[in-house]
Amino acid sequence: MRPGGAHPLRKESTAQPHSKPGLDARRAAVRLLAAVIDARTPLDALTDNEHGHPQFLALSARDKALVRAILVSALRHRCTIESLIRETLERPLPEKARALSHILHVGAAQILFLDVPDSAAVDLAVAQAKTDPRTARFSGLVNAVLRNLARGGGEALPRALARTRDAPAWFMEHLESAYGRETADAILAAHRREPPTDFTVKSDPDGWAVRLGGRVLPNGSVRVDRLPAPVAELPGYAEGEWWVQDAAASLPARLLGDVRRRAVADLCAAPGGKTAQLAQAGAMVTAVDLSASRLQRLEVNLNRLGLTAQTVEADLLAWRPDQRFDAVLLDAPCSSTGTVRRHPDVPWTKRPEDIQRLAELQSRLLERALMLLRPGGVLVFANCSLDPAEGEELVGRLLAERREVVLYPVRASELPDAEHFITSEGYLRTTPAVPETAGQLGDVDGFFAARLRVQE
Ligand SMILES: C[S@@+](CC[C@H](N)C(=O)[O-])C[C@H]1O[C@@H](n2cnc3c(N)ncnc32)[C@H](O)[C@@H]1O
Repeated sequence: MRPGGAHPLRKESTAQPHSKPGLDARRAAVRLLAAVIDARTPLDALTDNEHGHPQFLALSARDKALVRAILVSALRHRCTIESLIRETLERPLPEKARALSHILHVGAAQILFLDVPDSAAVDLAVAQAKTDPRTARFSGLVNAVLRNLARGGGEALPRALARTRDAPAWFMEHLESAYGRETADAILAAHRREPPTDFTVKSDPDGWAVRLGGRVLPNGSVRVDRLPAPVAELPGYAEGEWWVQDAAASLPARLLGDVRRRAVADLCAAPGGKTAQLAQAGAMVTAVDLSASRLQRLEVNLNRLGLTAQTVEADLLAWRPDQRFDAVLLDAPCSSTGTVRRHPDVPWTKRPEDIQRLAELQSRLLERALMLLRPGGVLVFANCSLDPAEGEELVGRLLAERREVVLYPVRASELPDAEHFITSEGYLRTTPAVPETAGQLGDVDGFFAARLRVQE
């Protein structure tokens, strides 16, 4: 017996000495899918190149990319895949057959959405089922279900996509109650698509659009639909000419107006997309974040870009600086439901209780942030949530309770390139439901921003 009494067949965390080519990657994919679905662990944490899951870290770079691609597809289309698996079964799988369900989902994601030969996806899923005592007796079922999907996939898939909404029930309900059925459906449809990559460029957007093989968006960002190489290998990365930032994420910092030579506090700043924007616009930025490792990433990013900011590692709730600021940007920690296109695990790892908990934290952070404004200063509260509980409702409540805090509405003339994202109240509200068309900013992440002042 090994330490801990584990049977060798049950050992899941290391490469198997005689395993079939490709089997370790599928084992890792199943293990990580279980961690996301059953333990609600964020995919980014599991696939982090330094601190990720040991089974993921043991893989080659190529297999890591494959595992990520499998998981992104499996999560992005989780309900569609589930519906197709159910169609091929006489009875639904028992709720506790988790390992079996994850093997089927990983196999199905490859067959339906990836450029992996069907035979390899089926054989490796069957081999994995056979070597796991929890699933060994179901290896015939795995074979039958996946072969069935491989045979019928071409026709069955479009039908399943048309009848299925790819999100957990609570998430669909929140979207529908906030935006109505039509917009909720458009958001869910956007969540199924691979999003483009947007770059904020320091200068010469036209030139960078040519060099990066993209196009200039109405807000001046450069958009590339499919990256030809990893970001760090693209032209201009080493020279610090641009940073990756969704076009919607670049809008809140602009609401602070002309920040040249102004003292600006960027609160909850890491990894520093908005710090870079403010520093580039000439502000004297103090960037505050709770996380030492994330703040370190911010510093590395600013160094690469040749930009400077004073960095402070602190809990905003306890931070008592000597100075007050002309302007404050609070990009608060949130449910991140506006970034599901890039993080398809979010609806599966978050719960409605998390939205409430985060909204309460955001209210407390916002109260603190308001105290850091000098008289006459301006504060922008922003986050990448689609949920009004973290946006319109939270700010609405603050305005009702604190008469001296007033909304400083965003005007169309300030953001002519994003006028359609300004609400009648003067909030900024973006969603991925709006398509990109010539001259109209669209196909962006979900963001909320409100601009506030404190009256004397
Ligand atoms: C949405 S991210 C910020 C993204 C960043 N503004 C950007 O544009 O790159 C939220 C950040 O808030 C930080 N954070 C969470 N709670 C905090 C607190 N109590 N005080 C300071 N920072 C906090 C997290 O470490 C995280 O880096």
